[in-house]
Amino acid sequence: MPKPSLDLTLYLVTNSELLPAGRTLVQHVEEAIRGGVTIVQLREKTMATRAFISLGRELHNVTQKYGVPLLINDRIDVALAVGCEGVHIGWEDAEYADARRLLGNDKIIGVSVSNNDQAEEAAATGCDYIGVGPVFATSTKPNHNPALGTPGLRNLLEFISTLPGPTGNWGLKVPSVAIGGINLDNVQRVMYQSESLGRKKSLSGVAVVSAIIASLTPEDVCKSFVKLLEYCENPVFAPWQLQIANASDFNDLFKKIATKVATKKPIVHHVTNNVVKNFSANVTLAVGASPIMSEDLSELPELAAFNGAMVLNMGTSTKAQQGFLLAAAKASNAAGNPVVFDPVGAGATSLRRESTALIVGNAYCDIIKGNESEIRTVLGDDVIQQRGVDSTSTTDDPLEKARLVKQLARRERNIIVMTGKVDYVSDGESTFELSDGHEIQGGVTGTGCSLGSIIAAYVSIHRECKLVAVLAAISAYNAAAREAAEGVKILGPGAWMTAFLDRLYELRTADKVEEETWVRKLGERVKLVDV
Ligand SMILES: Cc1ncc(COP(=O)(O)OP(=O)(O)O)c(N)n1
Ligand SMILES: Cc1nc(C(=O)O)sc1CCOP(=O)(O)O
Repeated sequence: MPKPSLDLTLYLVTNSELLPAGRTLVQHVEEAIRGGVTIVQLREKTMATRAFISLGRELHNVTQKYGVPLLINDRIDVALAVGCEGVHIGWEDAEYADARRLLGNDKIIGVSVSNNDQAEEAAATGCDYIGVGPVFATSTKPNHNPALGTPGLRNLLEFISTLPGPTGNWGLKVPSVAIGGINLDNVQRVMYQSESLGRKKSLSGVAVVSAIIASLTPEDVCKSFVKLLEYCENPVFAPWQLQIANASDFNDLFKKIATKVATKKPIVHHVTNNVVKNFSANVTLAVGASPIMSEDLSELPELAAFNGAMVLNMGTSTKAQQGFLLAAAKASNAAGNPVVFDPVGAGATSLRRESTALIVGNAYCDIIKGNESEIRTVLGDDVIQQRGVDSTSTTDDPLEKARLVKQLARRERNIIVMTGKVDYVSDGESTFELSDGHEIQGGVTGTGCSLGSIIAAYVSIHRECKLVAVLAAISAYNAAAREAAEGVKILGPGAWMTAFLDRLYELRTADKVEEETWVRKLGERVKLVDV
């Protein structure tokens, strides 16, 4: 019999002690499989051998019905008795060579990896897959190894990718699943932030215990996991070159996104500062999206269920709001909605530095948008002491600015937008310079913040390449700003503001955009920077 095919996308690891009262493990696992679980591991640390085998057989009847492989944790004897598809072993269990000899070549054997040493030993075995973790601390496994965090996970995966193993490229190819503390609101962060640049090595999926086993609705939870994991297949690094096949497509694609926003009317939930609420709502409406402002914890899940996007702007937030900002980001993460984080004044005070670190360290921000000081602060540049919310620019060197955004995007595995006279945008691989706005924008409060609104609207309807959506949003915004400035008789901020909203409104209508040329070709207003 050939080895069963291995799909690690959503790997359910059991622990019947965590089941809600009145539910059986077999019933629970069956519902989880209906929700999209692709592989099951029976992990019962305290069950007597006879009961373990009996439960394994019962569970195997169910997993076989759905064509999903069943593995047994630690116990080769139980796997042999059940006749299931394989085992998962750690470093206190049977040695890989013994497990392979006893089980034969047709069975799946997975091995745990928590650090580089274990990775090297796992590589020497040439095992079928590896479980890498714990990503986060978890009470499901007492005395677990130190949590890796997403940067540690990424480093470990990068190291694994270099290990030749028995096949010469084992490390690059071996399917890898992350485990430990993974739930709906952090799964996308785990997937995105663990990915090596250029997608050289990505996770094959996630292994989950408590978020599924302790749930009252395992089928729904698994469906949500599957949806979020599908979003991750549109990687941060989706090649924009594929979307913009030639120069003339560039403009067409941007226009298509603008008209799609107006057709789909995505909800943009703003948690934003008091100064710009009104202007941001008007900008959002002008581009055809639907703004909502809410700062109540109880509304977060319902608003996230609209599948729009979130603008998280730290402008006038307080210490008391810190928890809410994080909860808002996490609610969006759990629904797979893009988050645009604007760390306004991040370098101005310790409260803002703390809030920034809290959000960036504990949630996934698809886009971080800020001026140079803010971007430097997110990067961890202690030298920056921002005065108010204005940028204390420390460099006039465009290449240095481009390098900054690229560096942060590479670290966060997201899109970074650095605003200024010239805007810089990077996904960590490609970096762009956009110099097509108008200087009067700097004289109207809220123009920086409401750029976040249009970015959120565009990204929410063009998730297949967030970088292109961001470039399109900035180009539309700047086109409207420029044309409004050119069109008004007396160029003052008041007249410009009205004309600007009108231009944004016009740009969203199909017949109007047909006449416009925002960016004729790459290199004209949107330039690729070689850094
Ligand atoms: C998919 C997956 N990865 C890692 C583990 C941990 O296994 P192990 O190191 O054997 O620890 P215990 O599970 O036995 O506590 C796993 N079970 N599954
Ligand atoms: C079984 C297991 N192994 C881990 C490892 O790091 O090897 S962490 C873990 C428990 C994962 O449970 P939860 O999804 O409830 O956090």
